[in-house]
Amino acid sequence: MEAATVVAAPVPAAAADAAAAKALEKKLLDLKLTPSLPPAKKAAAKVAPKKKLAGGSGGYVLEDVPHLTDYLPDLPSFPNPLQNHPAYSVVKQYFVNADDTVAKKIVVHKGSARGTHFRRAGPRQRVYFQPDEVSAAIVTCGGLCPGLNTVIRELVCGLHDMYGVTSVVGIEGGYKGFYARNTVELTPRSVNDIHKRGGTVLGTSRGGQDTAKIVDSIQDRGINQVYIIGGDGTQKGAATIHGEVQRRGLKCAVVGVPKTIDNDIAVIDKSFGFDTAVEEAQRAIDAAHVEASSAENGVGVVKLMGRNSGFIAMYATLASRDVDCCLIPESPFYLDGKGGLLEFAEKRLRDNGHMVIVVAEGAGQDLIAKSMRLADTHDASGNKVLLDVGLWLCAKIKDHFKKKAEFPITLKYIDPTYMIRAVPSNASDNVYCSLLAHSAIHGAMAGYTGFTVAPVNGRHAYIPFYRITEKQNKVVITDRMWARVLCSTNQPCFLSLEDVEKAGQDDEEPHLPLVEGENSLVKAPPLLCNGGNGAAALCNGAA
Ligand SMILES: Nc1ncnc2c1ncn2[C@@H]1O[C@H](COP(=O)(O)OP(=O)(O)OP(=O)(O)O)[C@@H](O)[C@H]1O
Ligand SMILES: O=P(O)(O)OC[C@H]1O[C@](O)(CO)[C@@H](O)[C@@H]1O
Ligand SMILES: [Mg+2]
Repeated sequence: MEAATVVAAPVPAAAADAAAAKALEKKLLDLKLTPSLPPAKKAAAKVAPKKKLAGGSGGYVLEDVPHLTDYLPDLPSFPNPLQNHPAYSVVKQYFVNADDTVAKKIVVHKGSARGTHFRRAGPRQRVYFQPDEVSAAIVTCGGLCPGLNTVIRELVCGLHDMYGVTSVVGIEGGYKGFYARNTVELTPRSVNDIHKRGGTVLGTSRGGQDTAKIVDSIQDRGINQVYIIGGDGTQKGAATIHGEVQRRGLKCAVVGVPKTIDNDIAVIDKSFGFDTAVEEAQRAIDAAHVEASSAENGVGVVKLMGRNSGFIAMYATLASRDVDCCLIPESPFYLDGKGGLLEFAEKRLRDNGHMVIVVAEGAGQDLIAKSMRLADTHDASGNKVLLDVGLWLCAKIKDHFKKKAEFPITLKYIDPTYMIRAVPSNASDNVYCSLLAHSAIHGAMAGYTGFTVAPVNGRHAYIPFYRITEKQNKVVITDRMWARVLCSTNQPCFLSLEDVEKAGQDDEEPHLPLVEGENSLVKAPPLLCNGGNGAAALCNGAA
């Protein structure tokens, strides 16, 4: 029997028995594989990820991903069946070069080091799984996101059509489904038109990430490729699963596919579903604008998703051009006094007769907490449950204008929260999801594991989990993109110079010394802030 098949076989229930455990250990040792611990000792130990770094000339660094042969050195490899595939065999240079890598930083200077690179995604000449040996599982975790079904479909169809894999199951209801639910068989036929539907046909959940039980289930079911689709929390979970799979010496590739409408995953260009969510958000902003502009002193308030990162609000604002003020978690704001939101609202209404405010759900949380004195609560995954900034803001605006009898306003609040993520993916997200799924499959078939697949500077790459999970992607308010928003809305920037400096500390880009007299933060006139809190800054670099 082939070693690969044996590794994935379930551990007998009687393995607790010392004799059975010894026999099992001997059998696996004969196959030169690390034995599983008997169930009684099978707690998932937290292992710090080992970084695989390789240097090159000119300051080149490859941050590589783990490979099954790192801990199973004798695994056999096989020619990639794609080379005989009628659709792919004619493609020149279909296989990526073994040394191809993707640069993390694309803008470089004459003298700068080449910097960090990731392994390029794509099909390899040799694979470490025979098609009939593969037993793949797919799971979706965290919140909904347009495109989940497309990724599921393309994983199933890609495995089948490109590599002839016929055994693929779905894990229902997120991570806890590994040990609390039965699996569902997935075939190209059963997933044929799921990409036209929103949500995930597998179901999803938060919480329930019990690594030991999940890996027991993987082992017991003989799964040797796990595709885990989810956001930052999910990728952290995937990293611990991979750590445990490796600790037990299982021939099982653990692959992460990053999803989130919030676009809060670090390193990658953009997460799937984000484009679709922004497009949907436009509809709400359009409606708010129509309502506001049809009333006397009409105010439209739209609350959009974005827990810690305001990308949806920022891009929807930029795309719409109908927004007068965009509030995001990364940029603190204040209501009262000079340069505050209420003063600005009054001025905008006097000037234009209407206004639209877009607020990301994570914005202003400190302000609300201060005014309400509420204790923090968390969801099952440990994410902080947000206070409703939309309702709070509407109440504050209404209160403010109630005190001004001569200034009646008509306020309409639109909260499309779940509507922007429950829709099917748009055309560009659909194509993106297909490519992600294919890149994920090629990586697993080639024996890579412990990685998230995603585009970096336009090229798909395999990124080690630790890189994805070490920090969240956030709007950098000292970057040009946020300045573009401020310039397009002409809203106050609300920030003090201290805030700007603090925000700049997270910025990866070094701040260049300014040429004297040009774009100087201190010397430039306040472009949009009405002098709010003395902040003069942000639009100055917006060219
Ligand atoms: N630090 C962690 N370690 C292990 N598992 C985690 C961790 N954080 C979250 N998880 C698990 O990952 C799953 C999804 O996490 P979460 O609910 O935070 O959503 P997410 O993947 O971040 O997606 P999104 O935030 O976009 O909805 C949950 O089952 C959760 O238990
Ligand atoms: O689905 P839940 O638990 O209501 O979570 C909502 C959160 O999920 C997200 O949509 C991310 O997936 C956030 O934008 C939002 O804060
Ligand atoms: Mg998350």
